[in-house]
Amino acid sequence: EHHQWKKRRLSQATSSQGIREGATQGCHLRRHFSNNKILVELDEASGVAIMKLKNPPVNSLSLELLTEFSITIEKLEVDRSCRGVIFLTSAAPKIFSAGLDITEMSVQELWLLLNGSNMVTIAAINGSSPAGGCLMAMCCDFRIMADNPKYTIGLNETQLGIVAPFWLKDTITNILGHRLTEQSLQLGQMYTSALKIGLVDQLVPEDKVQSTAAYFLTDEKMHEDCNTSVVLRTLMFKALRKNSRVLCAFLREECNSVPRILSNLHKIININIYYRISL
Ligand SMILES: CCCCC/C=C/C(=O)SCCNC(=O)CCNC(=O)[C@H](O)C(C)(C)COP(=O)(O)OP(=O)(O)OC[C@H]1O[C@@H](n2cnc3c(N)ncnc32)[C@H](O)[C@@H]1OP(=O)(O)O
Repeated sequence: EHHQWKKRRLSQATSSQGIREGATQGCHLRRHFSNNKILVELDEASGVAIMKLKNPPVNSLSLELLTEFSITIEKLEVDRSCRGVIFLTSAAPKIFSAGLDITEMSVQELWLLLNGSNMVTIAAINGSSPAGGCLMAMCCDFRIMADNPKYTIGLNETQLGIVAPFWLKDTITNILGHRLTEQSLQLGQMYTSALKIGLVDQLVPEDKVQSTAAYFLTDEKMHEDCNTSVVLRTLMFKALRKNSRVLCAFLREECNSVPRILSNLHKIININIYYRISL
Protein backbone atom coordinates (compact mmCIF):
# COMPACT_ATOMS: atom_id res chain seq x y z
CA GLU A 1 0.00 0.00 0.00
CA HIS A 2 2.78 2.35 0.98
CA HIS A 3 4.76 1.38 -2.11
CA GLN A 4 1.79 2.17 -4.34
CA TRP A 5 1.42 5.55 -2.65
CA LYS A 6 5.12 6.40 -3.09
CA LYS A 7 5.00 5.39 -6.77
CA ARG A 8 2.02 7.62 -7.48
CA ARG A 9 3.53 10.46 -5.56
CA LEU A 10 6.75 10.29 -7.47
CA SER A 11 5.04 10.26 -10.85
CA GLN A 12 2.82 13.20 -9.89
CA ALA A 13 5.71 15.20 -8.50
CA THR A 14 7.75 14.74 -11.65
CA SER A 15 4.87 15.57 -13.98
CA SER A 16 4.33 18.75 -11.93
CA GLN A 17 0.97 19.23 -13.56
CA GLY A 18 -1.01 22.38 -13.09
CA ILE A 19 1.44 24.74 -11.39
CA ARG A 20 1.09 28.15 -12.90
CA GLU A 21 1.66 31.73 -11.95
CA GLY A 22 -1.61 33.59 -11.42
CA ALA A 23 -2.64 37.03 -12.47
CA THR A 24 -2.27 40.18 -10.40
CA GLN A 25 -5.54 41.25 -8.76
CA GLY A 26 -5.41 44.85 -7.66
CA CYS A 27 -2.03 45.20 -6.03
CA HIS A 28 -2.13 41.66 -4.58
CA LEU A 29 -0.18 39.04 -6.41
CA ARG A 30 -1.98 35.74 -6.19
CA ARG A 31 -0.44 32.48 -7.20
CA HIS A 32 -2.56 29.47 -7.99
CA PHE A 33 -1.33 25.93 -7.60
CA SER A 34 -3.80 23.51 -8.98
CA ASN A 35 -3.90 19.82 -9.65
CA ASN A 36 -6.80 17.42 -10.02
CA LYS A 37 -7.99 17.31 -6.42
CA ILE A 38 -6.44 20.27 -4.61
CA LEU A 39 -6.66 23.96 -5.38
CA VAL A 40 -4.27 26.38 -3.69
CA GLU A 41 -4.52 30.13 -3.79
CA LEU A 42 -1.53 31.88 -2.29
CA ASP A 43 -1.79 35.60 -1.59
CA GLU A 44 1.77 36.83 -1.54
CA ALA A 45 0.90 40.12 0.15
CA SER A 46 -0.47 38.43 3.27
CA GLY A 47 1.39 35.13 2.92
CA VAL A 48 -1.93 33.33 3.36
CA ALA A 49 -2.52 30.11 1.46
CA ILE A 50 -6.03 28.75 1.01
CA MET A 51 -6.04 25.06 0.26
CA LYS A 52 -9.29 23.67 -1.16
CA LEU A 53 -10.23 20.04 -1.54
CA LYS A 54 -12.17 19.28 -4.70
CA ASN A 55 -13.08 15.64 -4.97
CA PRO A 56 -16.80 15.53 -5.78
CA PRO A 57 -19.32 14.51 -4.74
CA VAL A 58 -18.24 14.25 -1.07
CA ASN A 59 -14.50 15.02 -0.96
CA SER A 60 -13.58 11.51 0.09
CA LEU A 61 -9.89 11.08 0.89
CA SER A 62 -8.95 8.96 -2.08
CA LEU A 63 -5.45 7.81 -2.90
CA GLU A 64 -5.21 10.51 -5.57
CA LEU A 65 -6.37 13.27 -3.21
CA LEU A 66 -4.05 12.16 -0.41
CA THR A 67 -1.12 12.01 -2.81
CA GLU A 68 -1.79 15.52 -4.07
CA PHE A 69 -2.33 16.68 -0.49
CA SER A 70 1.17 15.52 0.48
CA ILE A 71 2.78 17.14 -2.54
CA THR A 72 0.96 20.42 -1.90
CA ILE A 73 1.91 20.60 1.78
CA GLU A 74 5.52 19.90 0.94
CA LYS A 75 5.50 22.64 -1.69
CA LEU A 76 4.01 25.16 0.74
CA GLU A 77 6.49 24.19 3.47
CA VAL A 78 9.40 25.23 1.27
CA ASP A 79 7.70 28.25 -0.30
CA ARG A 80 9.12 31.34 1.41
CA SER A 81 6.18 33.50 0.32
CA CYS A 82 3.81 31.24 2.28
CA ARG A 83 4.07 32.61 5.77
CA GLY A 84 2.80 29.54 7.46
CA VAL A 85 -0.95 29.53 7.19
CA ILE A 86 -3.28 27.22 5.40
CA PHE A 87 -7.03 27.49 5.42
CA LEU A 88 -8.05 23.99 4.70
CA THR A 89 -11.52 24.02 3.26
CA SER A 90 -13.79 22.35 0.76
CA ALA A 91 -14.49 23.52 -2.76
CA ALA A 92 -17.83 21.67 -2.57
CA PRO A 93 -20.87 23.00 -0.72
CA LYS A 94 -22.21 21.19 2.35
CA ILE A 95 -19.46 18.57 2.74
CA PHE A 96 -16.05 19.32 4.24
CA SER A 97 -14.88 15.74 3.69
CA ALA A 98 -16.58 12.33 3.88
CA GLY A 99 -13.34 10.88 5.23
CA LEU A 100 -11.33 8.02 3.90
CA ASP A 101 -12.35 6.45 0.64
CA ILE A 102 -12.87 3.10 2.29
CA THR A 103 -11.69 1.08 -0.65
CA GLU A 104 -8.32 2.81 -0.71
CA MET A 105 -5.28 3.75 1.35
CA SER A 106 -4.42 4.67 4.92
CA VAL A 107 -4.82 8.27 6.01
CA GLN A 108 -1.82 8.12 8.32
CA GLU A 109 0.49 10.00 5.95
CA LEU A 110 -1.84 13.00 6.08
CA TRP A 111 -1.80 12.87 9.89
CA LEU A 112 2.01 12.79 9.90
CA LEU A 113 2.27 15.70 7.49
CA LEU A 114 -0.19 18.00 9.22
CA ASN A 115 1.06 17.20 12.71
CA GLY A 116 4.65 17.61 11.66
CA SER A 117 4.02 20.81 9.75
CA ASN A 118 5.72 23.99 10.93
CA MET A 119 2.99 26.11 9.39
CA VAL A 120 0.00 27.43 11.28
CA THR A 121 -2.92 25.42 10.00
CA ILE A 122 -6.60 26.35 10.24
CA ALA A 123 -9.49 24.12 9.16
CA ALA A 124 -12.36 26.05 7.61
CA ILE A 125 -15.00 23.34 7.98
CA ASN A 126 -17.76 24.29 5.59
CA GLY A 127 -19.81 21.11 5.79
CA SER A 128 -20.14 17.63 7.26
CA SER A 129 -16.94 16.06 8.41
CA PRO A 130 -17.07 12.41 9.50
CA ALA A 131 -14.11 10.13 10.36
CA GLY A 132 -11.08 11.04 8.22
CA GLY A 133 -12.62 14.47 7.53
CA CYS A 134 -12.75 15.04 11.28
CA LEU A 135 -9.22 13.71 11.66
CA MET A 136 -7.94 16.14 9.03
CA ALA A 137 -9.63 19.04 10.85
CA MET A 138 -8.30 17.86 14.23
CA CYS A 139 -4.75 17.87 12.89
CA CYS A 140 -5.06 21.61 12.28
CA ASP A 141 -4.17 24.15 14.96
CA PHE A 142 -7.61 25.81 14.89
CA ARG A 143 -11.04 24.73 13.67
CA ILE A 144 -13.74 27.10 12.41
CA MET A 145 -17.03 25.40 11.47
CA ALA A 146 -20.17 26.49 9.64
CA ASP A 147 -23.06 26.95 12.06
CA ASN A 148 -25.59 24.64 10.45
CA PRO A 149 -27.38 21.91 12.47
CA LYS A 150 -27.36 19.70 9.40
CA TYR A 151 -23.57 19.48 9.49
CA THR A 152 -22.06 16.91 11.81
CA ILE A 153 -18.49 16.17 12.78
CA GLY A 154 -16.91 13.30 14.68
CA LEU A 155 -15.09 9.99 14.56
CA ASN A 156 -17.70 7.42 13.56
CA GLU A 157 -15.14 4.63 12.97
CA THR A 158 -16.73 2.29 15.51
CA GLN A 159 -20.00 2.42 13.60
CA LEU A 160 -18.06 1.33 10.53
CA GLY A 161 -16.35 -1.53 12.34
CA ILE A 162 -12.93 0.20 12.31
CA VAL A 163 -10.91 0.20 15.53
CA ALA A 164 -9.31 3.62 15.93
CA PRO A 165 -5.51 3.37 15.97
CA PHE A 166 -3.55 4.93 18.86
CA TRP A 167 -2.53 8.02 16.88
CA LEU A 168 -6.14 8.80 16.07
CA LYS A 169 -7.09 8.33 19.74
CA ASP A 170 -4.21 10.57 20.85
CA THR A 171 -5.26 13.29 18.44
CA ILE A 172 -8.81 13.49 19.74
CA THR A 173 -7.68 13.11 23.36
CA ASN A 174 -5.55 16.24 22.96
CA ILE A 175 -8.71 18.13 22.09
CA LEU A 176 -11.52 16.55 24.12
CA GLY A 177 -9.74 15.02 27.09
CA HIS A 178 -9.69 11.40 28.12
CA ARG A 179 -13.25 10.66 29.27
CA LEU A 180 -15.02 12.38 26.42
CA THR A 181 -12.69 10.68 23.95
CA GLU A 182 -13.63 7.29 25.37
CA GLN A 183 -17.32 8.05 24.97
CA SER A 184 -16.83 9.52 21.56
CA LEU A 185 -14.87 6.57 20.20
CA GLN A 186 -16.96 3.89 21.92
CA LEU A 187 -20.14 5.21 20.38
CA GLY A 188 -18.62 6.41 17.12
CA GLN A 189 -20.42 9.61 17.85
CA MET A 190 -21.12 12.34 15.32
CA TYR A 191 -21.71 15.76 16.92
CA THR A 192 -24.01 18.62 15.96
CA SER A 193 -22.83 20.60 18.97
CA ALA A 194 -19.10 20.39 18.36
CA LEU A 195 -18.43 23.80 19.90
CA LYS A 196 -19.97 22.82 23.22
CA ILE A 197 -17.53 19.95 23.68
CA GLY A 198 -14.57 21.88 22.26
CA LEU A 199 -14.16 19.81 19.11
CA VAL A 200 -14.23 23.05 17.12
CA ASP A 201 -13.03 26.47 18.30
CA GLN A 202 -15.72 28.60 16.70
CA LEU A 203 -19.06 28.29 14.92
CA VAL A 204 -19.83 30.98 12.35
CA PRO A 205 -22.43 31.55 9.62
CA GLU A 206 -21.70 29.44 6.56
CA ASP A 207 -20.61 32.34 4.38
CA LYS A 208 -18.17 33.56 7.04
CA VAL A 209 -16.13 30.41 7.55
CA GLN A 210 -13.25 31.38 5.32
CA SER A 211 -13.11 35.05 6.32
CA THR A 212 -13.14 34.08 10.01
CA ALA A 213 -10.22 31.74 9.38
CA ALA A 214 -8.42 34.64 7.69
CA TYR A 215 -9.21 36.93 10.65
CA PHE A 216 -7.12 34.68 12.90
CA LEU A 217 -4.00 36.23 11.45
CA THR A 218 -4.88 39.86 11.83
CA ASP A 219 -3.65 42.38 14.41
CA GLU A 220 -7.24 42.85 15.67
CA LYS A 221 -7.53 39.18 16.52
CA MET A 222 -4.19 39.30 18.25
CA HIS A 223 -5.37 42.18 20.46
CA GLU A 224 -8.61 40.33 21.22
CA ASP A 225 -6.52 37.40 22.42
CA CYS A 226 -4.69 39.37 25.10
CA ASN A 227 -2.05 40.50 22.65
CA THR A 228 -0.94 36.98 21.89
CA SER A 229 -0.35 36.34 18.23
CA VAL A 230 -1.69 33.23 16.56
CA VAL A 231 1.85 32.36 15.59
CA LEU A 232 3.08 32.38 19.18
CA ARG A 233 0.03 30.43 20.33
CA THR A 234 0.68 27.88 17.65
CA LEU A 235 4.36 27.64 18.51
CA MET A 236 3.27 26.89 22.06
CA PHE A 237 0.91 24.17 20.84
CA LYS A 238 3.49 22.58 18.66
CA ALA A 239 6.11 22.76 21.40
CA LEU A 240 3.73 20.99 23.78
CA ARG A 241 2.89 18.35 21.23
CA LYS A 242 6.46 17.66 20.29
CA ASN A 243 7.56 17.94 23.89
CA SER A 244 10.84 19.30 22.61
CA ARG A 245 13.08 21.19 25.01
CA VAL A 246 14.75 23.00 22.13
CA LEU A 247 11.41 24.18 20.81
CA CYS A 248 10.24 25.30 24.26
CA ALA A 249 13.47 27.28 24.75
CA PHE A 250 12.97 28.92 21.39
CA LEU A 251 9.39 29.79 22.25
CA ARG A 252 10.46 31.31 25.58
CA GLU A 253 13.00 33.44 23.79
CA GLU A 254 10.39 34.66 21.32
CA CYS A 255 7.92 35.42 24.11
CA ASN A 256 10.51 37.66 25.75
CA SER A 257 10.44 39.83 22.67
CA VAL A 258 6.64 40.08 22.53
CA PRO A 259 6.40 43.89 22.85
CA ARG A 260 8.71 44.24 19.88
CA ILE A 261 6.73 41.67 17.94
CA LEU A 262 3.32 43.13 18.67
CA SER A 263 3.94 46.32 16.81
CA ASN A 264 4.49 44.60 13.55
CA LEU A 265 2.72 41.59 12.12
CA HIS A 266 5.48 41.07 9.59
CA LYS A 267 7.96 40.55 12.36
CA ILE A 268 5.79 37.78 13.67
CA ILE A 269 5.67 36.28 10.25
CA ASN A 270 9.46 36.49 10.01
CA ILE A 271 9.73 34.73 13.33
CA ASN A 272 7.58 31.98 11.97
CA ILE A 273 9.81 31.69 8.93
CA TYR A 274 12.86 31.64 11.19
CA TYR A 275 11.17 29.02 13.32
CA ARG A 276 10.53 26.90 10.24
CA ILE A 277 14.10 27.20 9.05
CA SER A 278 15.62 26.59 12.44
CA LEU A 279 13.92 23.24 13.02
C1 LIG B 1 -7.44 2.71 10.54
C2 LIG B 1 -7.34 4.09 9.98
C3 LIG B 1 -8.25 5.09 10.65
C4 LIG B 1 -8.59 6.12 9.69
C5 LIG B 1 -9.73 6.92 10.13
C6 LIG B 1 -10.64 7.32 9.03
C7 LIG B 1 -11.61 6.48 8.58
C8 LIG B 1 -12.57 6.95 7.57
O1 LIG B 1 -12.57 8.10 7.16
S1 LIG B 1 -13.69 5.82 7.02
C9 LIG B 1 -14.86 6.76 6.07
C10 LIG B 1 -15.92 7.27 6.96
N1 LIG B 1 -16.87 8.08 6.26
C11 LIG B 1 -18.17 8.01 6.48
O2 LIG B 1 -18.67 7.27 7.31
C12 LIG B 1 -18.98 8.93 5.61
C13 LIG B 1 -20.20 8.26 5.13
N2 LIG B 1 -20.95 9.19 4.29
C14 LIG B 1 -21.85 10.05 4.79
O3 LIG B 1 -22.12 10.16 5.97
C15 LIG B 1 -22.57 10.88 3.77
O4 LIG B 1 -22.33 10.31 2.49
C16 LIG B 1 -22.16 12.37 3.77
C17 LIG B 1 -22.66 13.07 5.03
C18 LIG B 1 -20.65 12.56 3.66
C19 LIG B 1 -22.80 13.06 2.53
O5 LIG B 1 -24.18 12.86 2.56
P1 LIG B 1 -25.07 13.25 1.29
O6 LIG B 1 -24.79 14.64 0.88
O7 LIG B 1 -26.46 12.87 1.61
O8 LIG B 1 -24.49 12.34 0.08
P2 LIG B 1 -24.67 10.76 -0.13
O9 LIG B 1 -24.71 10.03 1.14
O10 LIG B 1 -25.79 10.55 -1.10
O11 LIG B 1 -23.28 10.40 -0.85
C20 LIG B 1 -23.00 10.84 -2.19
C21 LIG B 1 -22.08 9.80 -2.85
O12 LIG B 1 -20.81 9.80 -2.18
C22 LIG B 1 -20.48 8.45 -1.78
N3 LIG B 1 -19.69 8.47 -0.54
C23 LIG B 1 -20.04 8.92 0.66
N4 LIG B 1 -19.04 8.77 1.55
C24 LIG B 1 -18.02 8.21 0.90
C25 LIG B 1 -16.70 7.79 1.26
N5 LIG B 1 -16.22 7.93 2.51
N6 LIG B 1 -15.92 7.25 0.33
C26 LIG B 1 -16.34 7.09 -0.94
N7 LIG B 1 -17.59 7.46 -1.37
C27 LIG B 1 -18.42 8.00 -0.46
C28 LIG B 1 -21.85 7.81 -1.56
O13 LIG B 1 -21.75 6.42 -1.63
C29 LIG B 1 -22.62 8.39 -2.74
O14 LIG B 1 -22.26 7.70 -3.90
P3 LIG B 1 -23.35 7.33 -5.02
O15 LIG B 1 -24.35 6.45 -4.33
O16 LIG B 1 -22.58 6.60 -6.09
O17 LIG B 1 -23.94 8.61 -5.48
